[in-house]
Amino acid sequence: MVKAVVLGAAGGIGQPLSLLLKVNPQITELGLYDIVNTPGVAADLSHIATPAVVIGRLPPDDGMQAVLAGADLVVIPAGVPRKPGINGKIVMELATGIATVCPKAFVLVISNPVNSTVPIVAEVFKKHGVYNPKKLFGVTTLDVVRASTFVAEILQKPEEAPKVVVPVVGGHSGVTIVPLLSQSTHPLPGDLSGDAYAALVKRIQFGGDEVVKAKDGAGSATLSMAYAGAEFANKIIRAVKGERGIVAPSFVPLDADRDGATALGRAGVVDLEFFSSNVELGPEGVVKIHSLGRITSQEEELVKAAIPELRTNIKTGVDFVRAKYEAEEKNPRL
Ligand SMILES: NC(=O)C1=CN([C@@H]2O[C@H](COP(=O)(O)OP(=O)(O)OC[C@H]3O[C@@H](n4cnc5c(N)ncnc54)[C@H](O)[C@@H]3O)[C@@H](O)[C@H]2O)C=CC1
Ligand SMILES: O=C([O-])CC(=O)C(=O)O
Repeated sequence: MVKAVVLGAAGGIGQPLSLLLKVNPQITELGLYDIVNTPGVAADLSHIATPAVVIGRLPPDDGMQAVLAGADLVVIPAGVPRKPGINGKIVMELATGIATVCPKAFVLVISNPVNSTVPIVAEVFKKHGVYNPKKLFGVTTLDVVRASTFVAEILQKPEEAPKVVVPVVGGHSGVTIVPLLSQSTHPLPGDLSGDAYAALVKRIQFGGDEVVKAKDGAGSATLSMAYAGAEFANKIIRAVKGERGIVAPSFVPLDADRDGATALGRAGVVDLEFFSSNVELGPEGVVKIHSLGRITSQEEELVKAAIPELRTNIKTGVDFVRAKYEAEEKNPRL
């Protein structure tokens, strides 16, 4: 029995993600919450002949609480694309709901900026005394999916795309996205250096911009993100069901695995509370955070360039929540 919940289920990502979760045969209950349209989305999906029983609720009458009750896994794609300030408030509100109703659930954060929204969720959970760093994940899978696709494209082997695995570490925005192309399961041609290498790294780091530009005012990546989110959720579910050795990159709190954090520190990842690296998953969440392995000097430079921005992004998230709580303490009516 697995209950999955999508918060922001009526949106551009929320709807296709909910569809993919509905067709996942492991999921037996699917809860959909949004401030608009969830009853319709739920009614529509409920006609699909797969095991998951679907409910959809709106804010009045404790809609979020009803949806979250008994959740094993909560995915959060709520928010507005490319409006970080607004999303902080939304994510804080949703994290408060999770902390109150289903504090033991796995939480998968998609809402941007992931480098700040994951720390926001952590701070809310700490405030409620329910923080478990092993079950909190920032979803960076789209970067991994893009890296697989673009490498297969360069190799002129699109049919190999699903099998190409490239670890992508760091965070989920611009220069904080660090593809470790030297560890690709499908080596790149020897002549991919200089400008061609830089262009590939840049394409992975700024893949989101490519979609925003092509959509020409109609938002950012939704369908590829829904695919990526469903893939990552499925990995979590497989691990919960007891499958061993599942490893995937995710932006996680480094206190989920102190030894892993120490090893990352030796690899130059210092003074960060969160980082995306290959994470081994188990029934209780993070089993091990892998370090970076052997990387090239070019990749070392990319990691170095990512760290200051990550540090700033993480601090922005933490400060946002702390300032809100401080203001509330001073004026409880807020
Ligand atoms: N992690 C990643 O790789 C990616 C993250 N994103 C991010 O995902 C988020 C969602 O993107 P889209 O689906 O394209 O946006 P969208 O605007 O199409 O959908 C967002 C949904 O959130 C809902 N929402 C707003 N406030 C809410 C609240 N308080 N409670 C519940 N639901 C609420 C809206 O009603 C809407 O249905 C954005 O922050 C975007 O930047 C997008 C692509 C990739
Ligand atoms: O770029 C954006 O705004 C959405 C996003 O995170 C991505 O596509 O990777």
